[in-house]
Amino acid sequence: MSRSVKKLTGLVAATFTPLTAEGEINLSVIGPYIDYLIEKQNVKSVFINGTTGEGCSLTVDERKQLAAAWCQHGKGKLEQVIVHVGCMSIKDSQELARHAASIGADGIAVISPSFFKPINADALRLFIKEVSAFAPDLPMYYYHIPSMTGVALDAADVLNGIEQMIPSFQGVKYTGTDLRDLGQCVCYSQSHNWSVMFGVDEQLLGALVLGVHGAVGSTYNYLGRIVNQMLAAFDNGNYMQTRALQFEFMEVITFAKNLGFDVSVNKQVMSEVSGLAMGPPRLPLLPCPVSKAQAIAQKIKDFSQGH
Ligand SMILES: CC(=O)N[C@H](C=O)[C@@H](O)[C@H](O)[C@H](O)CO
Ligand SMILES: CC(=O)C(=O)O
Repeated sequence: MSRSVKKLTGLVAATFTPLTAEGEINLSVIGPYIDYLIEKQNVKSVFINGTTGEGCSLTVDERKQLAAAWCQHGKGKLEQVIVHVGCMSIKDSQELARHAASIGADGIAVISPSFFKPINADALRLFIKEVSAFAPDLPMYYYHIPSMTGVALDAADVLNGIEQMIPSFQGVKYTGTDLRDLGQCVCYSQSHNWSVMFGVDEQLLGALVLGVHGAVGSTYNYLGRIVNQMLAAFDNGNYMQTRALQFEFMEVITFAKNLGFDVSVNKQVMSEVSGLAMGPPRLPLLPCPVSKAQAIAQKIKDFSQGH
């Protein structure tokens, strides 16, 4: 890689994709969205067009427009804009990788294709290599999310030896609950100075103990300020306070899960808490009843007010 890498650490918001009532991408929200994250949540990096951003439901052209808008509005404000480029067709992912490099993104990430799945870690490593070849100067992160892709290969197996194939490889976003596999990813990453970013927000404390470098998640859009307090307490060795905050956070997520908590509900919750108009989700996700989102948003506001 030709330039020095800014290590990805701390909290990263996995952003929602604002849509108009008619279901078109709404780029006018992105500027205010960035200001909200920085000013209200103390979150300075974003992961765009991922799960929360309904990336796989967007066209390649929409994804390019969104990535360009995030980079343009984030310039001089955001620390890092990581663009998720995962698609079913490797050609589309390559095009998005090349585009991300051309607009000054700070890194790219890719999930495994999930219709035709890689049969083993070798196949997945080869796929990641052929995508990063179109943006050789951009840090590449493997996005491990077996609950969505159905690809349950150990992430640690995917990492093993990948530095020899992909000089720009920089780490993993780990959205899974296998702490053995996660720990092995952290252990392997140490000697390469990679970042392991955790993606199950309500279980972050378990991952912090194993040494992850940060977290990428949907809830940091509206609970980033409090989770930043939790990270500070952890860094100060105040485990009682860290645990107390994690327990309160868990209670909010449990409440949401009991009502049914998916990207559609989450998106409406973001609109309610932030006041920004995220708009509806895209089919096959169905719009969430406002009363449900309001009940969850109220819990979040109560939690926020307490801290
Ligand atoms: C499956 C999924 O979308 N996971 C997200 C990140 O990867 C998380 O941020 C969750 O939305 C969050 O942990 C709430 O369950
Ligand atoms: C949650 C997450 O990391 C994503 O939206 O991709």
